Amino acid sequence: MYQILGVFGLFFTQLIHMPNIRNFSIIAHIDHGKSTLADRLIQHTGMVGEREFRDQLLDTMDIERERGITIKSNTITLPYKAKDGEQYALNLIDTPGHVDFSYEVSRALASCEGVLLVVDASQGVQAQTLANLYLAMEHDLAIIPVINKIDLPSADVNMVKEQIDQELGLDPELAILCSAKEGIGIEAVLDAIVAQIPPPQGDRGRPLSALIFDAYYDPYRGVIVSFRVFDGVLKAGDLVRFMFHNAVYKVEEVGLFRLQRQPSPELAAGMVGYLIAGIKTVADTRVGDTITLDANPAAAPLPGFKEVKPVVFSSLYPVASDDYQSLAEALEKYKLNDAALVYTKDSSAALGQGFRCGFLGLLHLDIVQERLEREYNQSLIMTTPSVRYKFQLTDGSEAAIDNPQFYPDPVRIQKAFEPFIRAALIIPERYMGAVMKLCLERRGVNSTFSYPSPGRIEITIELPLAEVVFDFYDRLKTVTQGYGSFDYELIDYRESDLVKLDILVNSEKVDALSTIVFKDKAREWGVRICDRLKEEIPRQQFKIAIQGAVGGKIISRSTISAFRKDVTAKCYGGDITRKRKLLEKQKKGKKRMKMVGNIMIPQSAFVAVLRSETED
Ligand SMILES: Nc1nc2c(ncn2[C@@H]2O[C@H](COP(=O)(O)OP(=O)(O)OP(=O)(O)O)[C@@H](O)[C@H]2O)c(=O)[nH]1
Repeated sequence: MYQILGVFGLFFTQLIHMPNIRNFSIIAHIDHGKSTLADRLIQHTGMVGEREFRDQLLDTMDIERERGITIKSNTITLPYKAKDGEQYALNLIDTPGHVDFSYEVSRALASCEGVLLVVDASQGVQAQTLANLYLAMEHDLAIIPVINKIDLPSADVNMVKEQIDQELGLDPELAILCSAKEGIGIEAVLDAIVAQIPPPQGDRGRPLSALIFDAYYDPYRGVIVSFRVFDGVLKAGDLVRFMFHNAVYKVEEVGLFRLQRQPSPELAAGMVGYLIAGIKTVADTRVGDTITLDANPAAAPLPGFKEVKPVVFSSLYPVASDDYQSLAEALEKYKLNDAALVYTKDSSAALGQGFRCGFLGLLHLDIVQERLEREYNQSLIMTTPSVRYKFQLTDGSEAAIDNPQFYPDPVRIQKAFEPFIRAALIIPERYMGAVMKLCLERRGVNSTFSYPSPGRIEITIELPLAEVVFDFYDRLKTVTQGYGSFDYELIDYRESDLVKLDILVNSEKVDALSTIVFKDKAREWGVRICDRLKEEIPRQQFKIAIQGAVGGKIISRSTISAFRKDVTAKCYGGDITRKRKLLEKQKKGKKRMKMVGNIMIPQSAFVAVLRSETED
């Protein structure tokens, strides 16, 4: 059971026994400091010098750095010499905190034996702390509580210890006090990883079985697969088989994740790393699949991951119809790196050919759109998002509809059902009134309350999913001044009174803007959408009427008055370069618009209609 690693220095190759490997993840509520702690661990183990260091080392995507959030989990092997004088390989898998990305977390955890559960010393245990703890427990992992941000003046270590004891059921005395920002307690964290997280189990002598937990497409090298070896050994030159599709490839390179990929002679049981095998057929690689050796295959694949259940659906269309094929290829490559995205073909009268996609939430939808545009140069239109409804029809059949285009003829609907969730909200007691008001406005029912620790209240309440996915979290943050936290699970479908709300622009129905809504809220939604569209659609040379209609009856309207937009009017004096620049800018703006009938609708309008006013 030896693992040969070229990790510890450029020319230095050292044998690492499996007992000296630790696979761990950092989990926490959003913003409690996972990425900062990961940075410190990387720095402390001498992986980067002062000069190369930058914040959020593992957040490699531009979007992650700009937004300050982790979207993708990332892996790195840290060399660490522990107090016992032994050399260890610590494989860190960094994970995202937002509820929309919990699927990434659960996949990362399947490759670990333990976690650091980070809790902010001033905010204490939050809904996502609990949700992540449960995920770690489901995977039977060792859990090390870490109280971070102890440098903050508002830090209350005793309060957090009490919460760790009462709300998490963990031993508060084992909690490590730390400030990732100031570099306090980092050594203690590393020692605890070595002492408390068990080494991986597995057998180097058995047939190879390795679990794919991530992948991405590199235009030069093909698919780069991230995996954890459970049994056996994998070397460059081996013929491997991806068990799901029975696809066989010759391995060109295996290696470890350091700040860059580092080739290694082999990867054996217990280790985490990557392989490159000139894979150009993207569909052969599936996250959750098992890799084995073609010559000596494992008897059965590893259990893999739970199916993802998308909760929000929206269609993606290329702005220019000829880009459909390019979008199809981009989606296939993109999906490699985001297993939570699901999609099928779709078409719309207004927008042409495209794809119907399922997302884990609105943030996920946002990120997919932005990554497709940035990383794959796509120019996209996204339709109004919707949840999935169910209908019992008069002929006895059932229909599950997530695309308002396919809303059944109302005379054929016997019963309609909408998805419900059970939400857990943790808030300071003083916001109770405001939060309950919000929940009741959103048709919340069956609330129960508990008091996990002094001054805090946990509300469990059932709500229609459609009332929650769009802007509930933002509203909760607003009414609790940032102190409220929230987590949810889908529970069931319940009978409801639904209607289809159509939007007409200059009397022409725009199918991509239709939504399915709760009947009693149809007018409110109609007014809201008409108002939002009025803000989003630029004035044109003629008057534009926007109307909301249910079953042919107009329930709301707004009008955009005519306007002749001559952007060069300001350029008196005849500065031709300036004039050209302005026209160029206007052209760029148009690229993000879609002609619907004779109206230009900007890309942002389709999604904007459901966002809360507070976001603007
Ligand atoms: N004062 C103080 N601030 C900290 C500490 N650790 C992290 N922060 C700050 O807290 C904020 C969030 O930190 P991140 O490391 O990005 O949090 P995260 O948990 O990785 O966030 P997500 O990846 O988006 O879930 C940043 O502004 C950090 O600078 C700490 O020990 N002390």
